[in-house]
Amino acid sequence: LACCTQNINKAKQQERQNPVPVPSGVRQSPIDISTDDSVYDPQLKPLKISYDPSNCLLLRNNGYFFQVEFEDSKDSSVISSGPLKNQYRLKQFHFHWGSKSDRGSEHTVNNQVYPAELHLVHWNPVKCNNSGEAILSENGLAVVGVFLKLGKRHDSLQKLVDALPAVKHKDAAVDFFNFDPACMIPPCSDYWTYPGSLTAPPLTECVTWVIMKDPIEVSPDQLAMFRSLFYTSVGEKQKNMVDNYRPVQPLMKRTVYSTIP
Ligand SMILES: O=C1NC(=O)[C@@H](c2ccccc2)S1
Ligand SMILES: [Zn+2]
Repeated sequence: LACCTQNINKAKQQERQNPVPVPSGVRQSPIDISTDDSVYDPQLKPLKISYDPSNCLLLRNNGYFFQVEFEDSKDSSVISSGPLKNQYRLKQFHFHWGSKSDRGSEHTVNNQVYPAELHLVHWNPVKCNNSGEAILSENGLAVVGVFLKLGKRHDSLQKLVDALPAVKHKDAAVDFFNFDPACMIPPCSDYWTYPGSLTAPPLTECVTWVIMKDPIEVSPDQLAMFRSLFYTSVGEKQKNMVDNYRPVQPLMKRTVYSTIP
């Protein structure tokens, strides 16, 4: 009971600090990015990305997707510039993918779907004390999205793929060290950006999205390993972890800005 009271007090305190942008539905994610309707903003600079592989800690199956978690007590793995007013710290990255390669990404481009999408989730330490607060705070999070397409094997991703069998079931977690997520950022710095939300519960409208224009390539075998994971815990009836993407949501009154003239 004590912890529950404590949590209620904490939530109240948080509410006072940051009005919770409950999913009012005006800025939900993901969206279809219509390139013709996006607005070129010549003031938009390339995103500055600086990750320290030694911050990489753990690979976990959380029952929705698998995620790689980072040490985020210092400003050592950060992004800045681009559409961001502050520096944001990397907390975790994860993927969304389909049961077949004709689905899987959350965002689409001119209604084109990719077989998977990487999300690098960062939080704003200037406005928030931790990532938990950030999901309750306006622009508390900055998520970088990278599309995955089928093609040649992604050599540096293989280290992650090789670790997946150790986290087949929900709540499994293993040490995962010295991985540099910058290896999954495409060489072309062009992106689209728009104000949106988490794409999984609590769906709060706290995210500045930065979607890289170019996809990265992974091999069919690498993607097949994603699909070998389970939503379910050990001992439960096994359910393959596939199609863990949210459908696109209405753009409403939002504008998607782009670095592409
Ligand atoms: O980038 C995102 N992908 C998701 O599934 C959303 C989410 C929701 C809660 C925690 C972490 C991520 S936000
Ligand atoms: Zn995601």
